[in-house]
Amino acid sequence: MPDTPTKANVTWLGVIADDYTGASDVAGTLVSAGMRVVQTFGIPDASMQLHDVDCIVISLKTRSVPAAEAVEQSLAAARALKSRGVQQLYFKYCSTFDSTPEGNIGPVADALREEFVPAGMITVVAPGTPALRRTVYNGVLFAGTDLLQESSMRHHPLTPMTDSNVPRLLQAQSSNPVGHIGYGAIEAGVSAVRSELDTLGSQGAGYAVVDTLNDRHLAVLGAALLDHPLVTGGSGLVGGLAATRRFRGQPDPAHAARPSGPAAVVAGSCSEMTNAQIRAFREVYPCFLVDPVAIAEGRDVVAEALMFAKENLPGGPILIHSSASPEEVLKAQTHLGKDRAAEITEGSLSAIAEGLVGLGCRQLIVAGGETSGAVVRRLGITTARVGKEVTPGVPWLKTETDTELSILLKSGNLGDPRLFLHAWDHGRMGPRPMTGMG
Ligand SMILES: Nc1ncnc2c1ncn2[C@@H]1O[C@H](COP(=O)(O)OP(=O)(O)O)[C@@H](O)[C@H]1O
Ligand SMILES: O=C(O)[C@@H](O)C(=O)COP(=O)(O)O
Repeated sequence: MPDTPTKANVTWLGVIADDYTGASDVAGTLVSAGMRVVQTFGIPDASMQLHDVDCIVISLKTRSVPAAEAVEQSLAAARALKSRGVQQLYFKYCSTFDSTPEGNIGPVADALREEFVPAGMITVVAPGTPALRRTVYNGVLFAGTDLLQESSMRHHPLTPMTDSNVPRLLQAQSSNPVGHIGYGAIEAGVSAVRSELDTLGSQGAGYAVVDTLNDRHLAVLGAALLDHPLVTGGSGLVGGLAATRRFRGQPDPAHAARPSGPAAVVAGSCSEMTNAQIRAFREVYPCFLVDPVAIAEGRDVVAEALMFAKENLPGGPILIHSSASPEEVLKAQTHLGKDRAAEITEGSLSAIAEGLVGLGCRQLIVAGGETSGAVVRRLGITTARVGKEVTPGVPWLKTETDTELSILLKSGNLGDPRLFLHAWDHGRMGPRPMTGMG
């Protein structure tokens, strides 16, 4: 069967993800497509053994850093992946295109193109991820039924999204002309997509934003992009690319690894879904609020949170959060400045996470991309085997550390409101449910 290769020691895909939860999302999608995946946090050392994997996902924390830093780290990650022989590079950003007019999606994509894409070849831009209810129609990004600019993403603490037009958003960040391929060409199939890509490329475009309304569109795109050295997008198109590989082989033993033991959530995400998940959890289990303003005023909130944890961890899952409403976040940012508020919050939550592991926590959910970056770094985790998704984009990870720690990095808006109640001791699951931001 020529189109059904058996698993070989070839790592076909190398992903550079701009935040840690986004990396988990893409890694979970690949596992659901039957791939063996290793997720690294930061760039893996050349000496790090990464055998028997189909895909390597490198998690970076580059979504909100200055553009030059994001470029430098992303290039270093791409070089590390190429030196391990990966066949195709994928730059993963958020399905809601989280960025500012300065970047970082455009500058990073430009730099990757310059080094890894032959002159004249166009690069696809596909944030749409229908499994998460993010779709692109005529170049316009929707979150559920809302225009991106009218969704809760307009209140994001670091990258508020106030425009929904993807070509316009990207053009503000890149000097390469940005074109668009509508869903009509994608419905027409692989040859029509290839011909549109060639036409746009010959007209001088560097990028083609593609409409993506459903998984069928992603499968067509995946097949059309097999020989592209660089693809960019959300986790959706990764599923399309993986579908074209159709490996058959042994499931990754990490799938069978069940998280177990004392359980806690640490949340720094202020997204609408995370706030809803906290409200649902609070009705059943104890919660502790971390207030960045109180910390700045000198209160030892970390010690208080760990005292709370010591009393409550033996009784069931607990939750410690700085997550707050848009009004409360604005108040803290006005008082402390946006960067300082984030720095204080991320620093405290990561110290609390470290304390929780010290107290015996063995199943840890971290909510928020930036927050996950800070926590994983503080815990010194460098790699993890990716297990099954609890819900689309949200897999448990088995960390490769001395402590038997399972960690779940939850993107701000992913999951349903009861996720923090049902994610524990996650074992076998049925078919992928369709959930995400409304
Ligand atoms: N109460 C708060 N006030 C101000 N900023 C906060 C507060 N709580 C969290 N933050 C910051 O908001 C940002 C949320 O981003 P992130 O963790 O990526 O969440 P998401 O995945 O929802 O985008 C982080 O930098 C976090 O430190
Ligand atoms: O594409 C997505 O929606 C996610 O993979 C993602 O990147 C979310 O980022 P955060 O909301 O910052 O966790």
